[in-house]
Amino acid sequence: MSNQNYIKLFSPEKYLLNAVIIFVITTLFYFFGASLRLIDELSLFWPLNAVLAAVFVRNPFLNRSVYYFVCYSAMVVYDAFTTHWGWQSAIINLSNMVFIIVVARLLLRYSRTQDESNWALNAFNLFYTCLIGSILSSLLGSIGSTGPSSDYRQFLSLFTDWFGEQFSTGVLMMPFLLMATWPQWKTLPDFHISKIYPLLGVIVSVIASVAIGGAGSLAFPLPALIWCAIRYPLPVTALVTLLTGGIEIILLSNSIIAIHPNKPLVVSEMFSARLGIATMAICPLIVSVSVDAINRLIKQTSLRADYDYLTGIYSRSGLYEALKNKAPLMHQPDQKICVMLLDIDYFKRINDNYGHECGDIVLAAFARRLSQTVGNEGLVARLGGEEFVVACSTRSEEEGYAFAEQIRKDIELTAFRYQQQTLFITVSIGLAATSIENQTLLDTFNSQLAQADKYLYLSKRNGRNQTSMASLNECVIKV
Ligand SMILES: Nc1nc2c(ncn2[C@@H]2O[C@H](COP(=O)(O)OP(=O)(O)OP(=O)(O)O)[C@@H](O)[C@H]2O)c(=O)[nH]1
Repeated sequence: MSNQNYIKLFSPEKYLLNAVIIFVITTLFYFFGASLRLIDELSLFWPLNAVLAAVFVRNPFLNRSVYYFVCYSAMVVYDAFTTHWGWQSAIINLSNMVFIIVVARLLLRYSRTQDESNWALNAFNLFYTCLIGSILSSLLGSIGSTGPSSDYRQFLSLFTDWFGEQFSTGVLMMPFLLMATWPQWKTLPDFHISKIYPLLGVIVSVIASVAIGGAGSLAFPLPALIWCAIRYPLPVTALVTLLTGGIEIILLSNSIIAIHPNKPLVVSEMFSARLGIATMAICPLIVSVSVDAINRLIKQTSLRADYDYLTGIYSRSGLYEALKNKAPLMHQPDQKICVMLLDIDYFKRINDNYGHECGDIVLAAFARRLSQTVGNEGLVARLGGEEFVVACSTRSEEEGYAFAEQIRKDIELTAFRYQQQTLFITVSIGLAATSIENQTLLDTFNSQLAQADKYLYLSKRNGRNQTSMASLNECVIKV
């Protein structure tokens, strides 16, 4: 739960404030739920339990008996003031608590076994958690409402009604409540008309459900919702799914979506339709969670491929990508592409004398120093082992040579630290520079890299700690 955009109301140290906020939220949503009961169309929803379960999941430190008790007390106090207090009220509110605690505890237990990015997101898990929470809560609630001596049919009708309400509200609301973040206005992608097509698809399919009717019409929005899951971020998909499911339930209960033309729904059909809508709502979420996971994986994999793990600078493939992006900048007619191949001298001795860990630290520090020296003048990558490359554009070979020498001297004078030791290293450089003619930047880079390799060999052969390149008359410039 490290995401900084999450809405934070609670804090592990502020016990009293937490208790007050829980009391206020419970009272507000109890009032809200009771007010919905007065409007026929909205009486099918009881959002309190899903909201509180989400509060407890998002703030695991709140999962203590004392906060559960505050929550329960708020419900009972509300009842005492607005209706009447009695054992029925005590049991019905207890059934609300059963849903809240079971769902929160199960989701938290599951999230502990998952990596953080996946916490409570597994839509299947949410589905089964809401199912278990709704069954237990509805059982207790129905027994509490009818009493032990009531007739079986009355109990069953109350149970299905209660269960349908808890389950559909839970499955529709919980994903959004668990995922909601403050929008990051600054980082929102640019708007393009094509982005609203999936949403339009949902609206059109709900209209089609009303126009065509019949049992199948409940599933009409599914393809458009899955389209939303592919195009929109997870919280937006969760919100669109919640609104679509909620609207479908309202339209259905008012026979605006007519399963049987000219015949209102009987209770059992309403129960089945609500379950159907909740089941449908979970599908786009499964897709959305999968798309999210795939995108993370692609990002992670490309990060791994494009950056060298040890030094954090570009790998060879990262350098190629960066060169592709830089092509327009480097492709200037009066500029030359300059490629320097750098190889640390006698690096094996560092490993042999101070250990492999020291070798790693020196490689990372060397890469940092090299990147600092090159700055915005070029691109730096590790090709492997103790071999690095710098690609830059210069006006002439001489300018490239001067730059390579500046790097070489800077490394020679840099003190590298390992534990209490100070180490000095030198580097040999092979350099090649040419103007881009009829080749692509990547082809030019590759041909110059092969040239630079030859001159690196020359630098090594001639005693190391020097830069070699082809001068105009193909002789070796030696320092
Ligand atoms: N610590 C560490 N060592 C590495 C890494 N990659 C390669 N090496 C070591 O780098 C050393 C390279 O040795 P050589 O190729 O013989 O070259 P050198 O000792 O630098 O000598 P010259 O290049 O000829 O000056 C080997 O000992 C490799 O094990 C790495 O990631 N970490």
